[in-house]
Amino acid sequence: MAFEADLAKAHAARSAAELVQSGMIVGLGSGSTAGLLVKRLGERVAEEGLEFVGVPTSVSTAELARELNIPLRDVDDVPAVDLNIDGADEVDPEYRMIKGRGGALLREKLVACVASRRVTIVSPEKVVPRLGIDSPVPVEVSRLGYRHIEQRLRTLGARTSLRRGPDGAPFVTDGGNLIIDCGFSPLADPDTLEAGLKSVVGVFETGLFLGLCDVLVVGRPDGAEQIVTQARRWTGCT
Ligand SMILES: O=C[C@H](O)[C@H](O)[C@H](O)COP(=O)(O)O
Repeated sequence: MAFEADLAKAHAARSAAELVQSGMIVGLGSGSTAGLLVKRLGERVAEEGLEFVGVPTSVSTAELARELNIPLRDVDDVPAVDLNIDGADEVDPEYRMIKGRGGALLREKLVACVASRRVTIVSPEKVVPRLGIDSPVPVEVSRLGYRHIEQRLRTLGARTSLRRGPDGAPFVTDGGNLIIDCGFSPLADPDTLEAGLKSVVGVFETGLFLGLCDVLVVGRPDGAEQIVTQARRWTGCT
């Protein structure tokens, strides 16, 4: 099963990598599926002389891309991003997503928002009838005041859990912040929830990615399907 999911991720990554053309500025997502994408793009650089600039969404993605000789820029050093390719934890029938299991949500959302075209790459089990049944919504918060922020998130109906690393210490994001995972059962209205979470002082970003999927690439053990979503675009980015 794990082998099949890995193969599906690899097919999704490979299919999306073909969308990258020389001259583009490309947002490079984070996580295991995005890692496979970066590796495939590294192969294209080495084998075909593909020339593009990557905008990494995490320290780990930047390290991998550098090893593969992919030139990088920070998001503030590019005028815009032509194409953003990233993974997701869950995608619903309206192409709304939960992201951030790896803790990279803030930078991922920033880069997705400045991209002209956003591509999501997933294995099939990530496509769910409804968001939040299996995955909590990660919320990136200030270290200062995080206990009070957590209380406020509970008043919004969240079952909260401060994310910790393998050593038991609080997990710290690339941006130096904390993550509070927020379980909702059910997650009834993602748009209203997003507005509620963002209204809490000290919340920097949430893992709800709404209107940020223009193309969904679903990998399978034997190939991949690209779906042009025509999803409503998120007004916060346009
Ligand atoms: O912070 C992590 C990102 O949002 C990832 O893109 C997401 O968690 C999916 O990761 P993976 O491809 O490893 O399942």
